[in-house]
Amino acid sequence: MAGTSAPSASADASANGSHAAAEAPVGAPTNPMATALLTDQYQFSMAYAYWKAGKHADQAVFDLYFRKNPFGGEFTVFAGLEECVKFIANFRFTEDDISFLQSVMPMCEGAFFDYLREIDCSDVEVYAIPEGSVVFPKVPLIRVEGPVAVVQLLETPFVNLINYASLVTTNAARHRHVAGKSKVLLEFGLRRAQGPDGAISASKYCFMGGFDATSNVLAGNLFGIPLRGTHSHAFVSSYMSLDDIPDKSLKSKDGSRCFHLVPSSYFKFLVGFQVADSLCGVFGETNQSELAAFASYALAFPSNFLALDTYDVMRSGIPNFCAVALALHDLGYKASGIRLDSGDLAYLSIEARKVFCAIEKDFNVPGFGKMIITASNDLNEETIDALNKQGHEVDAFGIGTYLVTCYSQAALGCVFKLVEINSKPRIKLSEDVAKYVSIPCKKRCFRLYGKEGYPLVDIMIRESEPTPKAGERILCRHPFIESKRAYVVPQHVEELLQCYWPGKSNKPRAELPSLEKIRSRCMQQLEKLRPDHIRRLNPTPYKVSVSAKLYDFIHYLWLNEAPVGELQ
Ligand SMILES: Nc1ncnc2c1ncn2[C@@H]1O[C@H](COP(=O)(O)OP(=O)(O)OP(=O)(O)O)[C@@H](O)[C@H]1O
Ligand SMILES: O=P(O)(O)OC[C@H]1O[C@H](OP(=O)(O)OP(=O)(O)O)[C@H](O)[C@@H]1O
Ligand SMILES: O=C(O)c1cccnc1
Ligand SMILES: [Mg+2]
Repeated sequence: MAGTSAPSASADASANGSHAAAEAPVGAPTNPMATALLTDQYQFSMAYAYWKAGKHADQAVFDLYFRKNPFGGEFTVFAGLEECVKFIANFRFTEDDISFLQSVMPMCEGAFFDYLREIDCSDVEVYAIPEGSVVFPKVPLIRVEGPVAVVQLLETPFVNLINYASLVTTNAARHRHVAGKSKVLLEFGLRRAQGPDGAISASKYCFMGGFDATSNVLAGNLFGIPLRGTHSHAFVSSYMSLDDIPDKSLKSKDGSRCFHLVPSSYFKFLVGFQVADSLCGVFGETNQSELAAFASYALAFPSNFLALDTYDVMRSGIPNFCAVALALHDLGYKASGIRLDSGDLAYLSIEARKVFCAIEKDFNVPGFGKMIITASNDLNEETIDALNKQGHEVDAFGIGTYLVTCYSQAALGCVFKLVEINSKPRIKLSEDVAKYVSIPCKKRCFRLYGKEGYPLVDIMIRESEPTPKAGERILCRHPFIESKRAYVVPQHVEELLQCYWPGKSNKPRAELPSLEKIRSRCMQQLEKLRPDHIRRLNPTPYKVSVSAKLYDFIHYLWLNEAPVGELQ
């Protein structure tokens, strides 16, 4: 390592073998706090001990994986890879970092800090499953190879960058699944997320998981995510009456006329609702301050008018909205819709739709019945599922707290385990076999597809084994349970781990796709999955297996490492 210069954000390609020069440079992590000091102290303690023992350059292989799918489901979406690659592309210690480390580790010899000054990730290789892929427990999402002291320092930031990203992407994908493809999903979580980084990550990864847009303006700027929003109750309640709007003039959409939208422009419609055939008796008096707020919003956004119910949805919000929408219609504008933010969203959306359809008919306004109904208010997978079961007329869901805080599961529980050192496979044992025994060896991982095009099973094999081939029968074994095994003749075989950081090897670096492309990958992968793996109630577990050779080796190593007890 000594003598290699640390890669910088823009010039990292030079540290990256001959292919890298032709490849796009990797930028900096989104969060400037993602630096080499963003790790647990024990990583430095271990690095020092490795260094003292002269072991720091031993070649280690670590796997990053998780043990259990989140949210009671049977799938996970892998996210956060791009940030990991950016992290290692920029990994090095500044003089300030070194001074700080010296101050908190005064017991360490000075030469250790000279060693830290020199290190970067030019000797590290990173293999990973493409971001946005559907993934399963135990299969390595990322394999990191390199000098043990350096790779150990990467453990904490890598797990940090993958854990929440994958959790919230999966949460978003689950919300998309329950809402259905045709609904618009808006992420409204900024105010409730775990700080600025939680919010920015949530916006990015909810989009990746299938949301259509965010209310988070910075996320729109950073990632190009479409921005969407309505208005708040405060906006509505800040108006007292139509007198609050000094200039009520509005040009018709074609620019030919200019109108003053005075109270009578609205009242004629409000009175009209009372006598209209299909609305007879539905509406009485409405809240005038709400009417003023809606009118003001319409004057500001005549082509994008929408209204938030604030006082009483059916008695006030809907008639006020319709009166303003019809006044706009007289001037050639088409209103957008309403947001329901309280009460029974199934009932209210159905009632609102009835009114819109009745107005379309009675007032002869084509398209009025298709007004967009957005719903919000503490929504989550369960409430959307309940709304679906009851029947509703909601077109778009605005979801905040439950989505971005991953309310029903706090963490994914990713781990980073040593599987090989100096070409010697290593295993971590545990009392709880299926959960905690790690799968040793540097492995290759494949997804085997069946006749119907669905993935059947993921299989891990030893590096030295032949690649599984389409049409060739292969024995897939449960890693720990002897009796669970099956022959598979795959129709198609997909290698999962690709090289994202080749270190000093000459391997080409896999591209880091755009957020849009990753999002498409995620949606396509979920569509390709057998529906029983993604259903909400009692989903079928997807099979994760090892080859017969790897099975034998795991069990040989297990017996070798587990001490034999003595009973007395
Ligand atoms: N039809 C429905 N089925 C199941 N859950 C619903 C339905 N409609 C709304 N919900 C959910 O029920 C909860 C209602 O919240 P809450 O009891 O606070 O009422 P609210 O309408 O917000 O009242 P308020 O406006 O007085 O604060 C929300 O989480 C909302 O998403
Ligand atoms: O999924 P959610 O967390 O509900 O996110 C969206 C909510 O955030 C806003 O209101 P806020 O909660 O700030 O105030 P309110 O509930 O008093 O309207 C908005 O009106 C939604 O209700
Ligand atoms: O634009 C909205 O309607 C919005 C944004 C954030 C939170 N709640 C609602
Ligand atoms: Mg709320």
